[in-house]
Amino acid sequence: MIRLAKKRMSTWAVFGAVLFMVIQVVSNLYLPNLTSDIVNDGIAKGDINYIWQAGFKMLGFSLISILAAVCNVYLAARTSQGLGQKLRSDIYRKIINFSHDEMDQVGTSSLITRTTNDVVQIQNVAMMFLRMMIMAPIMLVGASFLAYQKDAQLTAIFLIVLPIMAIFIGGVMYFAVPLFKAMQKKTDRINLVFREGLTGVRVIRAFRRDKFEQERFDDANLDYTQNAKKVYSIMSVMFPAMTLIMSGTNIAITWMGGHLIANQAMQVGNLLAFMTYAMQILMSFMMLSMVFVFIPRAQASAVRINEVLDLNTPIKAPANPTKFGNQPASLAFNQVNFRYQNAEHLALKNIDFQMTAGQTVAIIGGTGSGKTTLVNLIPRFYDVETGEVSVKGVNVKDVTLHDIHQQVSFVPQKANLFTGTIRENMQYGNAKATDDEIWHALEIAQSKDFVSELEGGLDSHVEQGGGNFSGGQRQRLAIARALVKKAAVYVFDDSFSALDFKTDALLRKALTEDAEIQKSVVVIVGQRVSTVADADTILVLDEGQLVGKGSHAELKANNTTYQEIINSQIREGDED
Ligand SMILES: Nc1ncnc2c1ncn2[C@@H]1O[C@H](COP(=O)(O)OP(=O)(O)OP(=O)(O)O)[C@@H](O)[C@H]1O
Repeated sequence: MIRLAKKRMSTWAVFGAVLFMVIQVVSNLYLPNLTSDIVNDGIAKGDINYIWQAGFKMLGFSLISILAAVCNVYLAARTSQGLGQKLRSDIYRKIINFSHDEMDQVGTSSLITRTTNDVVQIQNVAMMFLRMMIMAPIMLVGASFLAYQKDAQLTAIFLIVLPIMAIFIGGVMYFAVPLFKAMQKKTDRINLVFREGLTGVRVIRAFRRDKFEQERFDDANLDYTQNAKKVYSIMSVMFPAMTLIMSGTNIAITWMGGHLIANQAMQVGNLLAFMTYAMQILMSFMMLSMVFVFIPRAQASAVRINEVLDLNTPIKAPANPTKFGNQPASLAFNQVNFRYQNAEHLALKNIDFQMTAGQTVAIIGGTGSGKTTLVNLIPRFYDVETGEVSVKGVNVKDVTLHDIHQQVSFVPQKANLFTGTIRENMQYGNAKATDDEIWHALEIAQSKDFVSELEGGLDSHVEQGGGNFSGGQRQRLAIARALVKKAAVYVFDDSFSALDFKTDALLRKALTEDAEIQKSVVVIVGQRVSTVADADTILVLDEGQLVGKGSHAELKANNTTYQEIINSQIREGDED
């Protein structure tokens, strides 16, 4: 936790918070002393002037204490909220640069919990630290010393009270701390089930799994609630028990103090001051124990946040990156082998092909044959195990991630649009794109008609994830967005699957006819033979292996896997 806070908390603000807290505590410690003086030297001797003087002094110190408390709370709140803000921003920056491997490793839901709930735990403890953790030790030491000064005999009471308190607090911590720690994992689980339920709501309804999903959520919710109930039940014993201990201590002090006063061994004012110091000692002890209950929970959160911040992405830019020059577009896979993290088998084996500007390469194969895996290697979403992927003749490992992403325009399987306008979405990869360029891309992507029919045109609103467009329209907008970004390699990962045959054909025709796109390499992943048939080279994948490479006519004539795909689609009436 210290590591997290170190660089993200302003030293000056922390110093200020500590200083004001010291002023507040010292003022609070001085007040009982003044009460004692008023009683001993003012009331007992009937000295009204002294009472006034001491009274004003008390007022002054009370004001100082209040002012110092306000300043301390202000600085503590500012610093702890600032810490939260910086942590959220650092985690987000880290996550945004994660490779797909790290994303898979931690999981989206857990990343959200870590950025929100875990950060709040750290923030709360930082606030607690700047208030209670500074106040409690100073008050404990100061009040003990002053109480001892007022009456050494009476301090013996603490020899009995403090061990009782320590045993009690220790017991509470023993049971509560593990439960507090477990709460973060249980929050993760709720978020995971909730997120899956929300994103998959249509599937859930279509399969009439509402009840099952509701039960799954209820289980996660109940598990969290039971844990929370347990921990707060334990904590609920704390306050009454502490009040009991404090009241008992007060009775014991009054009883013993009464005897001392009767024997003229103690002054009344000193007893009053002693009682206040006793309460301050017990309060600070309680505060410290509260801090020790909350620290382990925050520590668990800190570990989870550090896990994210320390994740070392294996996909790193080289120390001396090469720059892409003006060389013509090309794409080459040279004896590429690839394996997912911790996977037993290779997902891609010995993939080898070369494409030059103006050429289209299509990849076809059964589900799970490795098509998406292959195209994910082009923008370096994952690194190859052996072999080499190169764009424009440069190994993708030899350039910065920014540069390779600049050269590759990618349309993923699932079209993802962002909240905003169509224009904002289109300019996502090319902020300077003009309206003409956008309309041109929309025309190629067969989206011009439906966008121009919208009342707002390019300014029409896009809802979260593109929810106000049909699946096919979303796909086409995602394709247009990729085209607006000028690139050396365009990758369409099964992006035409949501389009009808006619639109699919028109779109591919427009792609091949566009002079700009003809300067690039186009990679099309497809399930339908009709989608891939026009490509210059078709790669046939089977269980990660390249089992066929050639034109439609060549493969149709002599590739068994390709023939099987054609036959299966003829049976479904799918081939053109
Ligand atoms: N993130 C991942 N971690 C581990 N294994 C994965 C991961 N993604 C895919 N795989 C595995 O790699 C293999 C190839 O998957 P890939 O998604 O590339 O297939 P695909 O040909 O694109 O399939 P589809 O046509 O169904 O999209 C599959 O066996 C799959 O289980």
